[in-house]
Amino acid sequence: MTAFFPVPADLDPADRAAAAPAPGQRLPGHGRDCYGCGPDAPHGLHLELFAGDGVAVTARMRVRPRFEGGPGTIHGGVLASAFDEVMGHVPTMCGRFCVTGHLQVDFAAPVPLGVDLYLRATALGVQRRKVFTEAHAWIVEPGPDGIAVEPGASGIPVAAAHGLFVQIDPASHYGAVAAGRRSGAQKS
Ligand SMILES: CCCCCCCCCCCCCCCC(=O)SCCNC(=O)CCNC(=O)[C@H](O)C(C)(C)COP(=O)(O)OP(=O)(O)OC[C@H]1O[C@@H](n2cnc3c(N)ncnc32)[C@H](O)[C@@H]1OP(=O)(O)O
Repeated sequence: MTAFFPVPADLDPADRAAAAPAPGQRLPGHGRDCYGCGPDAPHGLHLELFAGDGVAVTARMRVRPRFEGGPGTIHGGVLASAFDEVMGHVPTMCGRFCVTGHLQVDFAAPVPLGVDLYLRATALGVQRRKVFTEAHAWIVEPGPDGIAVEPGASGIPVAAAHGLFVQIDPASHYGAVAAGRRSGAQKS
């Protein structure tokens, strides 16, 4: 899979925050109505997110019929949203809250409806407020006993992504959005 994503040569390492959840621990998500991770979003992805080792984050996702793009296959934008969500949680493992500045996806193979996807995202490094991330997605294959096994990093990924996430102060960032709405500056 070829990717064209400029990564600065002088990145600082992304350090795991002392308070980061232990590897394997389910992450709570950040909003019940979030399109990516919210359990109450009726049309959402319903991603299940877990802390990985280091600053990694993993996720499971069922490719539901409503995610169709081409006949019988996932819509590319849906997969991009899943990558956005799982990579967006990586900065939290470093104790930072970020929004997406840049998102890039490479699609390597069609993903049929009905399968489960396993995603893994990690940080390439940080530079000032910027967190550079990469992620891969694999189809979860049934094991010999019929129980699904997570492919980890061993199988061939069906897609890969890179992201640039920019650290923000949630109160001022979302406060400014809300203030704009109240003044009528951002109607529909
Ligand atoms: C409520 C609390 C809950 C907490 C619970 C925690 C759980 C948390 C999980 C979240 C998981 C969410 C997963 C979905 C995440 C979304 O989908 S977020 C939604 C989509 N993104 C947005 O809406 C962001 C919209 N954009 C913006 O608000 C602003 O452009 C930004 C990104 C904040 C940057 O603006 P700014 O703060 O003025 O910063 P700026 O000085 O322009 O840029 C800072 C640096 O980033 C660089 N940069 C900025 N944009 C770019 C770009 N596109 N390309 C390259 N470089 C860029 C700049 O060059 C600069 O670099 P340096 O000068 O340091 O070298």
